[in-house]
Amino acid sequence: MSGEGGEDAVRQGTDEVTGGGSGDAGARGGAVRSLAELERQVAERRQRPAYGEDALISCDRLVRIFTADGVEVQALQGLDLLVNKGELMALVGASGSGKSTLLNILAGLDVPTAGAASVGGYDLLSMDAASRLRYRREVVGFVWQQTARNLLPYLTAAQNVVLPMQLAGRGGSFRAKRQRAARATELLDMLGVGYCHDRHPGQMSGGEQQRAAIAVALANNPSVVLADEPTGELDSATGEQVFASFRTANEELGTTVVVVTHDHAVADAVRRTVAIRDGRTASEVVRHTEVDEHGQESVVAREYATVDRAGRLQLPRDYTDTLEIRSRVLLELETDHIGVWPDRRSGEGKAERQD
Ligand SMILES: Nc1ncnc2c1ncn2[C@@H]1O[C@H](COP(=O)(O)OP(=O)(O)OP(=O)(O)O)[C@@H](O)[C@H]1O
Repeated sequence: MSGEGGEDAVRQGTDEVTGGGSGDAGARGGAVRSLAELERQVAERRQRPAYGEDALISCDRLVRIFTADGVEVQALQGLDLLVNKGELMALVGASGSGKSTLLNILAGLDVPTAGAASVGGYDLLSMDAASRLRYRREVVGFVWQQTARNLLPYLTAAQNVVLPMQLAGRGGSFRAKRQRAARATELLDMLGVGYCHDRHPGQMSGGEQQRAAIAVALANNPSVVLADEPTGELDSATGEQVFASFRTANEELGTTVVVVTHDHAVADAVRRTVAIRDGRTASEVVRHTEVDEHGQESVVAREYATVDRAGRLQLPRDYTDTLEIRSRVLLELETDHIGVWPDRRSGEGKAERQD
Protein backbone atom coordinates (compact mmCIF):
# COMPACT_ATOMS: atom_id res chain seq x y z
CA MET A 1 0.00 0.00 0.00
CA SER A 2 1.36 3.41 -0.91
CA GLY A 3 0.40 4.64 2.51
CA GLU A 4 -0.53 8.25 1.76
CA GLY A 5 -3.24 8.11 4.41
CA GLY A 6 -0.95 6.13 6.68
CA GLU A 7 1.71 8.84 6.45
CA ASP A 8 -0.93 11.46 7.26
CA ALA A 9 -1.96 9.44 10.25
CA VAL A 10 1.61 9.12 11.45
CA ARG A 11 2.14 12.85 10.93
CA GLN A 12 -0.98 13.59 12.94
CA GLY A 13 0.06 11.17 15.65
CA THR A 14 -3.22 9.27 15.41
CA ASP A 15 -3.96 5.59 14.86
CA GLU A 16 -6.84 6.35 12.47
CA VAL A 17 -6.28 6.57 8.69
CA THR A 18 -8.50 7.18 5.69
CA GLY A 19 -9.22 4.43 3.19
CA GLY A 20 -8.04 6.23 0.04
CA GLY A 21 -5.51 8.96 0.73
CA SER A 22 -6.05 12.44 2.05
CA GLY A 23 -9.27 14.20 1.23
CA ASP A 24 -11.21 11.50 -0.64
CA ALA A 25 -12.35 9.37 2.23
CA GLY A 26 -15.82 10.89 2.08
CA ALA A 27 -16.09 10.27 -1.65
CA ARG A 28 -15.21 6.56 -1.12
CA GLY A 29 -17.85 6.01 1.47
CA GLY A 30 -15.89 7.40 4.42
CA ALA A 31 -14.13 4.08 5.12
CA VAL A 32 -12.02 4.62 8.21
CA ARG A 33 -9.73 1.80 9.27
CA SER A 34 -7.36 1.59 12.14
CA LEU A 35 -3.63 1.60 11.49
CA ALA A 36 -3.42 -1.82 13.10
CA GLU A 37 -6.03 -3.13 10.64
CA LEU A 38 -4.09 -1.71 7.67
CA GLU A 39 -0.86 -3.21 8.93
CA ARG A 40 -2.60 -6.55 9.28
CA GLN A 41 -3.86 -6.32 5.67
CA VAL A 42 -0.40 -5.39 4.36
CA ALA A 43 1.16 -8.32 6.22
CA GLU A 44 -1.55 -10.66 4.89
CA ARG A 45 -0.96 -9.45 1.31
CA ARG A 46 2.79 -10.03 1.66
CA GLN A 47 2.20 -13.57 2.87
CA ARG A 48 -0.15 -14.39 -0.01
CA PRO A 49 1.71 -16.48 -2.62
CA ALA A 50 2.48 -14.65 -5.87
CA TYR A 51 0.37 -15.64 -8.90
CA GLY A 52 1.16 -19.21 -9.86
CA GLU A 53 3.80 -19.67 -7.17
CA ASP A 54 2.33 -23.00 -6.05
CA ALA A 55 1.32 -24.21 -9.53
CA LEU A 56 3.28 -26.66 -11.67
CA ILE A 57 2.17 -24.91 -14.86
CA SER A 58 1.66 -21.18 -14.80
CA CYS A 59 0.66 -19.02 -17.76
CA ASP A 60 0.32 -15.33 -17.09
CA ARG A 61 -1.13 -13.06 -19.79
CA LEU A 62 0.37 -15.26 -22.47
CA VAL A 63 0.42 -13.84 -26.00
CA ARG A 64 1.39 -15.60 -29.25
CA ILE A 65 1.20 -13.68 -32.48
CA PHE A 66 1.87 -15.43 -35.80
CA THR A 67 2.68 -13.47 -38.92
CA ALA A 68 1.91 -15.16 -42.20
CA ASP A 69 2.02 -13.31 -45.55
CA GLY A 70 2.13 -9.98 -43.70
CA VAL A 71 -1.05 -10.79 -41.77
CA GLU A 72 -0.92 -11.04 -37.99
CA VAL A 73 -2.92 -13.73 -36.19
CA GLN A 74 -3.23 -13.38 -32.42
CA ALA A 75 -3.52 -17.04 -31.48
CA LEU A 76 -3.19 -16.35 -27.73
CA GLN A 77 -4.44 -13.02 -26.45
CA GLY A 78 -3.40 -12.78 -22.81
CA LEU A 79 -4.16 -16.30 -21.63
CA ASP A 80 -3.99 -17.12 -17.91
CA LEU A 81 -3.84 -20.72 -16.73
CA LEU A 82 -2.68 -22.48 -13.59
CA VAL A 83 -2.35 -26.26 -13.34
CA ASN A 84 -1.46 -27.91 -10.05
CA LYS A 85 0.93 -30.79 -9.62
CA GLY A 86 -0.88 -34.11 -10.00
CA GLU A 87 -3.88 -32.75 -11.92
CA LEU A 88 -5.50 -34.61 -14.80
CA MET A 89 -7.26 -31.93 -16.79
CA ALA A 90 -8.67 -31.19 -20.22
CA LEU A 91 -8.51 -28.15 -22.49
CA VAL A 92 -11.43 -27.69 -24.88
CA GLY A 93 -12.47 -24.98 -27.32
CA ALA A 94 -13.62 -24.32 -30.87
CA SER A 95 -11.27 -24.87 -33.78
CA GLY A 96 -8.76 -22.00 -33.96
CA SER A 97 -9.25 -20.94 -30.32
CA GLY A 98 -5.53 -21.46 -29.54
CA LYS A 99 -5.37 -24.87 -27.83
CA SER A 100 -2.57 -26.36 -29.94
CA THR A 101 -0.64 -23.10 -29.80
CA LEU A 102 -0.76 -23.25 -26.01
CA LEU A 103 0.25 -26.91 -25.93
CA ASN A 104 3.21 -26.32 -28.28
CA ILE A 105 4.43 -23.54 -25.98
CA LEU A 106 4.08 -25.75 -22.91
CA ALA A 107 5.92 -28.51 -24.76
CA GLY A 108 8.84 -26.15 -25.38
CA LEU A 109 8.36 -26.45 -29.15
CA ASP A 110 7.28 -22.82 -29.61
CA VAL A 111 8.04 -19.57 -27.79
CA PRO A 112 5.39 -17.03 -26.73
CA THR A 113 5.49 -13.49 -28.07
CA ALA A 114 4.81 -11.93 -24.66
CA GLY A 115 3.58 -12.74 -21.18
CA ALA A 116 5.03 -15.32 -18.81
CA ALA A 117 4.91 -19.10 -18.72
CA SER A 118 6.67 -21.59 -16.51
CA VAL A 119 6.50 -25.34 -16.05
CA GLY A 120 8.17 -27.07 -13.13
CA GLY A 121 10.29 -24.01 -12.44
CA TYR A 122 11.48 -23.66 -16.10
CA ASP A 123 10.81 -20.21 -17.56
CA LEU A 124 9.54 -20.97 -21.07
CA LEU A 125 10.40 -17.51 -22.41
CA SER A 126 13.99 -17.21 -21.28
CA MET A 127 15.31 -20.80 -21.54
CA ASP A 128 18.56 -21.12 -23.50
CA ALA A 129 18.93 -23.88 -26.08
CA ALA A 130 20.54 -26.35 -23.64
CA SER A 131 17.82 -25.85 -21.00
CA ARG A 132 15.12 -26.16 -23.68
CA LEU A 133 16.54 -29.52 -24.76
CA ARG A 134 16.74 -30.74 -21.17
CA TYR A 135 13.22 -29.45 -20.55
CA ARG A 136 11.83 -31.32 -23.56
CA ARG A 137 13.63 -34.53 -22.64
CA GLU A 138 13.04 -34.60 -18.91
CA VAL A 139 10.18 -32.32 -17.80
CA VAL A 140 7.50 -32.87 -20.46
CA GLY A 141 6.28 -35.82 -22.46
CA PHE A 142 4.08 -35.36 -25.52
CA VAL A 143 1.45 -37.48 -27.27
CA TRP A 144 0.18 -36.34 -30.68
CA GLN A 145 -3.14 -37.10 -32.33
CA GLN A 146 -1.56 -38.82 -35.33
CA THR A 147 -0.56 -42.27 -34.11
CA ALA A 148 2.18 -42.43 -36.77
CA ARG A 149 3.83 -39.30 -35.36
CA ASN A 150 4.35 -40.79 -31.90
CA LEU A 151 6.33 -43.96 -32.66
CA LEU A 152 9.21 -44.78 -34.99
CA PRO A 153 7.91 -47.46 -37.38
CA TYR A 154 11.16 -49.47 -37.57
CA LEU A 155 11.44 -49.93 -33.77
CA THR A 156 9.37 -52.23 -31.56
CA ALA A 157 7.12 -50.75 -28.88
CA ALA A 158 9.74 -51.49 -26.22
CA GLN A 159 12.57 -50.00 -28.31
CA ASN A 160 10.43 -46.86 -28.84
CA VAL A 161 10.07 -46.51 -25.06
CA VAL A 162 13.80 -47.06 -24.49
CA LEU A 163 14.79 -44.41 -27.07
CA PRO A 164 14.00 -41.23 -25.04
CA MET A 165 15.92 -42.73 -22.10
CA GLN A 166 18.90 -43.37 -24.38
CA LEU A 167 18.69 -39.82 -25.78
CA ALA A 168 18.64 -38.42 -22.25
CA GLY A 169 22.03 -40.12 -22.03
CA ARG A 170 21.82 -41.73 -18.64
CA GLY A 171 24.70 -44.17 -18.74
CA GLY A 172 25.84 -46.69 -21.37
CA SER A 173 26.70 -49.49 -18.97
CA PHE A 174 25.13 -52.93 -19.21
CA ARG A 175 23.30 -52.24 -15.92
CA ALA A 176 21.87 -48.96 -17.25
CA LYS A 177 20.72 -50.73 -20.43
CA ARG A 178 19.04 -53.43 -18.35
CA GLN A 179 17.32 -50.79 -16.23
CA ARG A 180 16.02 -49.00 -19.34
CA ALA A 181 14.69 -52.25 -20.78
CA ALA A 182 13.03 -53.08 -17.46
CA ARG A 183 11.39 -49.66 -17.28
CA ALA A 184 10.05 -50.02 -20.85
CA THR A 185 8.53 -53.39 -19.95
CA GLU A 186 7.07 -51.99 -16.74
CA LEU A 187 5.48 -48.99 -18.46
CA LEU A 188 3.99 -51.05 -21.31
CA ASP A 189 2.59 -53.53 -18.75
CA MET A 190 1.14 -50.73 -16.59
CA LEU A 191 -0.67 -49.25 -19.59
CA GLY A 192 -2.10 -52.62 -20.60
CA VAL A 193 0.00 -53.14 -23.76
CA GLY A 194 2.72 -55.41 -22.39
CA TYR A 195 1.82 -57.95 -25.10
CA CYS A 196 2.93 -55.39 -27.74
CA HIS A 197 6.48 -55.33 -26.33
CA ASP A 198 8.11 -56.84 -29.43
CA ARG A 199 5.66 -55.59 -32.03
CA HIS A 200 6.36 -52.82 -34.52
CA PRO A 201 3.76 -50.02 -34.78
CA GLY A 202 2.52 -51.49 -38.07
CA GLN A 203 1.52 -54.64 -36.15
CA MET A 204 -0.46 -52.68 -33.54
CA SER A 205 -3.96 -51.13 -33.59
CA GLY A 206 -4.39 -47.36 -33.32
CA GLY A 207 -5.34 -47.64 -29.64
CA GLU A 208 -2.36 -49.89 -28.86
CA GLN A 209 -0.06 -47.42 -30.61
CA GLN A 210 -1.45 -44.53 -28.57
CA ARG A 211 -1.00 -46.44 -25.31
CA ALA A 212 2.57 -47.30 -26.30
CA ALA A 213 3.01 -43.59 -27.15
CA ILE A 214 1.96 -42.72 -23.58
CA ALA A 215 4.65 -45.12 -22.35
CA VAL A 216 7.18 -43.30 -24.58
CA ALA A 217 6.02 -39.95 -23.15
CA LEU A 218 6.48 -41.32 -19.61
CA ALA A 219 9.88 -42.91 -20.24
CA ASN A 220 11.98 -40.19 -18.60
CA ASN A 221 9.53 -39.79 -15.72
CA PRO A 222 8.39 -36.28 -16.74
CA SER A 223 6.43 -33.97 -14.43
CA VAL A 224 3.84 -33.35 -17.16
CA VAL A 225 2.42 -35.27 -20.09
CA LEU A 226 0.77 -33.09 -22.74
CA ALA A 227 -1.52 -34.66 -25.31
CA ASP A 228 -3.08 -33.02 -28.36
CA GLU A 229 -6.30 -34.84 -29.37
CA PRO A 230 -4.89 -38.25 -28.42
CA THR A 231 -8.20 -39.99 -29.08
CA GLY A 232 -9.04 -37.98 -32.21
CA GLU A 233 -8.34 -40.81 -34.66
CA LEU A 234 -9.95 -43.57 -32.56
CA ASP A 235 -13.45 -44.97 -32.15
CA SER A 236 -15.11 -44.25 -28.81
CA ALA A 237 -14.39 -47.63 -27.13
CA THR A 238 -10.70 -47.47 -28.09
CA GLY A 239 -10.60 -43.80 -27.07
CA GLU A 240 -11.83 -44.78 -23.61
CA GLN A 241 -9.03 -47.34 -23.26
CA VAL A 242 -6.46 -44.73 -24.23
CA PHE A 243 -7.90 -42.22 -21.79
CA ALA A 244 -7.81 -44.91 -19.08
CA SER A 245 -4.06 -45.16 -19.71
CA PHE A 246 -3.65 -41.43 -19.05
CA ARG A 247 -5.62 -41.88 -15.84
CA THR A 248 -3.38 -44.80 -14.83
CA ALA A 249 -0.26 -42.67 -15.43
CA ASN A 250 -1.79 -39.89 -13.36
CA GLU A 251 -2.87 -42.13 -10.49
CA GLU A 252 0.03 -44.59 -10.38
CA LEU A 253 2.91 -42.26 -11.16
CA GLY A 254 1.44 -38.92 -10.03
CA THR A 255 2.17 -37.43 -13.48
CA THR A 256 0.29 -34.22 -14.26
CA VAL A 257 -1.69 -34.70 -17.48
CA VAL A 258 -3.08 -31.98 -19.76
CA VAL A 259 -5.18 -33.23 -22.66
CA VAL A 260 -6.51 -31.07 -25.51
CA THR A 261 -9.65 -32.72 -26.74
CA HIS A 262 -12.88 -32.44 -28.72
CA ASP A 263 -13.94 -35.79 -27.27
CA HIS A 264 -16.78 -35.27 -24.78
CA ALA A 265 -16.10 -38.64 -23.15
CA VAL A 266 -12.61 -37.38 -22.22
CA ALA A 267 -13.66 -33.81 -21.32
CA ASP A 268 -16.40 -35.12 -19.01
CA ALA A 269 -14.19 -37.69 -17.31
CA VAL A 270 -11.63 -35.32 -15.77
CA ARG A 271 -11.92 -33.23 -12.61
CA ARG A 272 -11.35 -29.93 -14.43
CA THR A 273 -12.09 -28.93 -18.00
CA VAL A 274 -10.90 -25.49 -19.06
CA ALA A 275 -12.49 -23.89 -22.12
CA ILE A 276 -10.42 -21.58 -24.32
CA ARG A 277 -12.13 -18.95 -26.43
CA ASP A 278 -10.40 -16.49 -28.75
CA GLY A 279 -6.98 -17.18 -27.24
CA ARG A 280 -8.01 -16.79 -23.60
CA THR A 281 -9.31 -19.09 -20.90
CA ALA A 282 -13.04 -18.38 -20.77
CA SER A 283 -14.63 -20.83 -18.37
CA GLU A 284 -14.02 -24.07 -16.57
CA VAL A 285 -16.06 -27.00 -15.36
CA VAL A 286 -15.01 -28.50 -12.04
CA ARG A 287 -16.35 -31.89 -11.00
CA HIS A 288 -16.43 -33.43 -7.56
CA THR A 289 -17.96 -36.54 -6.05
CA GLU A 290 -20.82 -36.19 -3.59
CA VAL A 291 -22.19 -38.93 -1.39
CA ASP A 292 -25.91 -38.72 -0.52
CA GLU A 293 -27.57 -39.90 2.71
CA HIS A 294 -27.89 -43.45 1.26
CA GLY A 295 -24.16 -43.61 0.58
CA GLN A 296 -24.80 -43.25 -3.17
CA GLU A 297 -21.94 -41.49 -4.97
CA SER A 298 -22.56 -39.07 -7.81
CA VAL A 299 -20.36 -36.66 -9.75
CA VAL A 300 -21.47 -33.04 -9.54
CA ALA A 301 -20.23 -30.63 -12.21
CA ARG A 302 -20.18 -26.85 -11.77
CA GLU A 303 -19.33 -24.36 -14.46
CA TYR A 304 -17.31 -21.27 -13.56
CA ALA A 305 -16.45 -18.25 -15.70
CA THR A 306 -12.77 -17.36 -15.45
CA VAL A 307 -11.71 -13.94 -14.18
CA ASP A 308 -8.34 -13.17 -15.72
CA ARG A 309 -5.44 -11.29 -14.14
CA ALA A 310 -6.75 -8.00 -15.53
CA GLY A 311 -10.20 -8.68 -14.01
CA ARG A 312 -11.78 -9.56 -17.39
CA LEU A 313 -14.65 -12.02 -17.45
CA GLN A 314 -16.08 -13.58 -20.60
CA LEU A 315 -19.80 -14.18 -20.31
CA PRO A 316 -20.82 -17.50 -21.90
CA ARG A 317 -22.13 -16.87 -25.40
CA ASP A 318 -25.33 -18.87 -24.82
CA TYR A 319 -26.11 -16.64 -21.83
CA THR A 320 -25.53 -13.38 -23.71
CA ASP A 321 -27.45 -14.68 -26.74
CA THR A 322 -30.39 -15.75 -24.56
CA LEU A 323 -30.64 -12.29 -22.96
CA GLU A 324 -29.74 -10.52 -26.24
CA ILE A 325 -26.77 -8.77 -24.68
CA ARG A 326 -24.61 -7.26 -27.42
CA SER A 327 -22.31 -4.46 -26.29
CA ARG A 328 -22.69 -3.60 -22.64
CA VAL A 329 -24.27 -4.62 -19.37
CA LEU A 330 -25.34 -2.89 -16.21
CA LEU A 331 -23.43 -4.04 -13.12
CA GLU A 332 -24.51 -3.86 -9.51
CA LEU A 333 -22.28 -4.75 -6.61
CA GLU A 334 -24.14 -6.55 -3.85
CA THR A 335 -22.63 -7.73 -0.59
CA ASP A 336 -22.09 -11.31 -1.82
CA HIS A 337 -22.46 -11.16 -5.61
CA ILE A 338 -22.37 -8.93 -8.68
CA GLY A 339 -25.60 -8.46 -10.63
CA VAL A 340 -25.30 -8.29 -14.44
CA TRP A 341 -28.24 -6.89 -16.45
CA PRO A 342 -28.78 -6.12 -20.13
CA ASP A 343 -28.72 -2.39 -20.81
CA ARG A 344 -32.37 -1.93 -21.74
CA ARG A 345 -32.01 1.86 -22.08
CA SER A 346 -29.93 1.40 -25.20
CA GLY A 347 -32.46 -1.04 -26.58
CA GLU A 348 -30.46 -4.18 -25.72
CA GLY A 349 -31.87 -7.19 -23.95
CA LYS A 350 -35.05 -9.13 -24.26
CA ALA A 351 -38.22 -7.17 -23.46
CA GLU A 352 -39.26 -7.77 -19.88
CA ARG A 353 -42.11 -10.20 -19.39
CA GLN A 354 -45.41 -8.48 -18.70
CA ASP A 355 -47.02 -11.26 -16.64
N1 LIG B 1 2.20 -21.43 -37.53
C1 LIG B 1 1.15 -20.63 -37.66
N2 LIG B 1 1.16 -19.59 -38.51
C2 LIG B 1 0.09 -18.76 -38.65
N3 LIG B 1 -1.06 -18.91 -37.95
C3 LIG B 1 -1.13 -19.92 -37.09
C4 LIG B 1 -0.04 -20.85 -36.89
N4 LIG B 1 -0.42 -21.77 -35.96
C5 LIG B 1 -1.67 -21.45 -35.59
N5 LIG B 1 -2.10 -20.34 -36.26
C6 LIG B 1 -3.41 -19.68 -36.10
O1 LIG B 1 -3.59 -19.44 -34.71
C7 LIG B 1 -4.95 -19.66 -34.36
C8 LIG B 1 -5.01 -20.72 -33.26
O2 LIG B 1 -4.62 -21.96 -33.82
P1 LIG B 1 -4.54 -23.32 -32.99
O3 LIG B 1 -4.01 -24.38 -33.88
O4 LIG B 1 -3.81 -23.06 -31.73
O5 LIG B 1 -6.07 -23.57 -32.65
P2 LIG B 1 -6.78 -24.87 -32.05
O6 LIG B 1 -7.70 -24.38 -30.98
O7 LIG B 1 -5.74 -25.86 -31.64
O8 LIG B 1 -7.62 -25.40 -33.28
P3 LIG B 1 -8.00 -26.94 -33.69
O9 LIG B 1 -8.97 -27.41 -32.67
O10 LIG B 1 -8.59 -26.78 -35.06
O11 LIG B 1 -6.71 -27.71 -33.69
C9 LIG B 1 -5.67 -20.04 -35.62
O12 LIG B 1 -6.27 -18.88 -36.16
C10 LIG B 1 -4.56 -20.55 -36.51
O13 LIG B 1 -4.88 -20.34 -37.86
